[in-house]
Amino acid sequence: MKRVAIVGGGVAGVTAAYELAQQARKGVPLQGVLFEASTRLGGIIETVHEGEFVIECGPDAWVTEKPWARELAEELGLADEVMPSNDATRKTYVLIDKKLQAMPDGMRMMVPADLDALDQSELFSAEAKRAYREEPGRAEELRAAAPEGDESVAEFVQRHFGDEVLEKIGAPLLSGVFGGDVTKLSVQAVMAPFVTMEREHGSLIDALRTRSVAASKNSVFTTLRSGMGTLVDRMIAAIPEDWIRLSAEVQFTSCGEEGWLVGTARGVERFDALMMTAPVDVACSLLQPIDAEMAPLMEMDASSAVVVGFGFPDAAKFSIPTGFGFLVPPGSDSLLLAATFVDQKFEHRVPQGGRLMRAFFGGKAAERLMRCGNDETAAVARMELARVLGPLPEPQVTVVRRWPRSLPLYAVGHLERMKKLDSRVRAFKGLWLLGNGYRGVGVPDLVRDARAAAREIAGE
Ligand SMILES: Cc1c2[nH]c(c1CCC(=O)O)Cc1[nH]c(c(CCC(=O)O)c1C)Cc1[nH]c(c(CCC(=O)O)c1C)Cc1[nH]c(c(C)c1CCC(=O)O)C2
Repeated sequence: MKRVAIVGGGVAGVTAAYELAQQARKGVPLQGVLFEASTRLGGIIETVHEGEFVIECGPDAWVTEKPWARELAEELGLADEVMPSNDATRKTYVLIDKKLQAMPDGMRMMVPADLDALDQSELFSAEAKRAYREEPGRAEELRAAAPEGDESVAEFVQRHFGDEVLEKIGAPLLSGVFGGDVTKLSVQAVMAPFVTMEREHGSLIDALRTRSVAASKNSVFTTLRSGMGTLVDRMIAAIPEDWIRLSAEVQFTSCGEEGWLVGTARGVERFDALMMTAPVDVACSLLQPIDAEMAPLMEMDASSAVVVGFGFPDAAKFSIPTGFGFLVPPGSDSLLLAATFVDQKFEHRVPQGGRLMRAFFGGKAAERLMRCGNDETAAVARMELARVLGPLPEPQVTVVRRWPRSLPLYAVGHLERMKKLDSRVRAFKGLWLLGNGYRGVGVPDLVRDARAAAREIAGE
């Protein structure tokens, strides 16, 4: 019987335990033990149901283009629950000069697939529009200028489209997906397809034009009708109960002749494999004594998020623009990072006639709010939303969540560092590093890697 320790009960850890349990059910002689420091599983996936309000405390969806979360949902019998975002009303706004300005239609991140739609846009000055129009003509120059190695997202976007595009949509889009500073984020790690386009075509706009035939009609986001929490709940239901240890903080791990040792306050256990899925900081300190060279490769910045959900019973009492929500560029006088108009993004999230909004704080604002109570945090969120949207009525439901250092920042050189980390990890038999610090930040990436690792362990 092969014994596998899974350290960390977030999305990656639960998925790994689920996949091992599936393999055991198929007859592979496996036993997993899932160690979770807190009192609940799921990590930052958490859905709160209050009356008919479905309030996501963490991710509200996955990116449709990545198939792995959907495949898992279907396998878990949730095919009927899989639900697209309402892309007929999809619009994302950016807060510029205290006003919400719509991002033009047909954008792939900061690259327009349709230059004519750009002309209608009030978001950009004539100068920025000119920079866009001129980019295809600079293809040769841009291809020649493409660096061999990695660079920051800021350098990359600036080279193609200039400062205004970087500031108005580059920076806010990246902070709405990767939570970080565009001058530090690695373009190779977070915008890989665009790096390839630059190498092949020079011009990103030209590259998109040749691909646009294949552009999918699918919605951008996919979720589950009853919330993302259902994905975790279904997996947990398929994991043997005696595999799960809650309130079981792992205090040390070590590796010796006879395998892996994992120590908690309740004692030390021996395992044949160790799936380390804890947050990067925790993983780093647990692995430091095992391999001093691994730890420095795992040192990375991470951003914290504070999420506040507000449910209102009567949407008619105030109006908001049509769309999914808005992003706030760095340097704005708003404390917000972003906000989602949940009832417009998804069906079935509110009682009839209700409205649901989520406010996000990141960076310094999140660090400060991390130390405030729920009431104060909610008051700040409501005030900041009101500064953008106009006066808001008293919410019927308020949910506050803090996710400290929840989103690791893939800095310039990330892929190179991960290659080195990978070769260190491979030097240890039965060790796996999983989670959002390494090979992707989205739920689908975590699901893909955790399942692949569990299958490999089972197949060995
Ligand atoms: C602030 C923030 C959000 N979401 C996120 C943050 C970062 C802060 C943090 O968690 O610490 C994180 C995020 N957002 C997204 C992912 C998944 C990325 C992936 O799977 O590759 C992740 C990890 C998808 C997304 N998130 C967003 C995009 C861009 C969508 C577009 O092109 O319009 C993507 C791919 C934009 C976004 N993102 C957010 C809002 C309110 C919006 C705009 C409106 C909305 O849709 O709700 C919230």
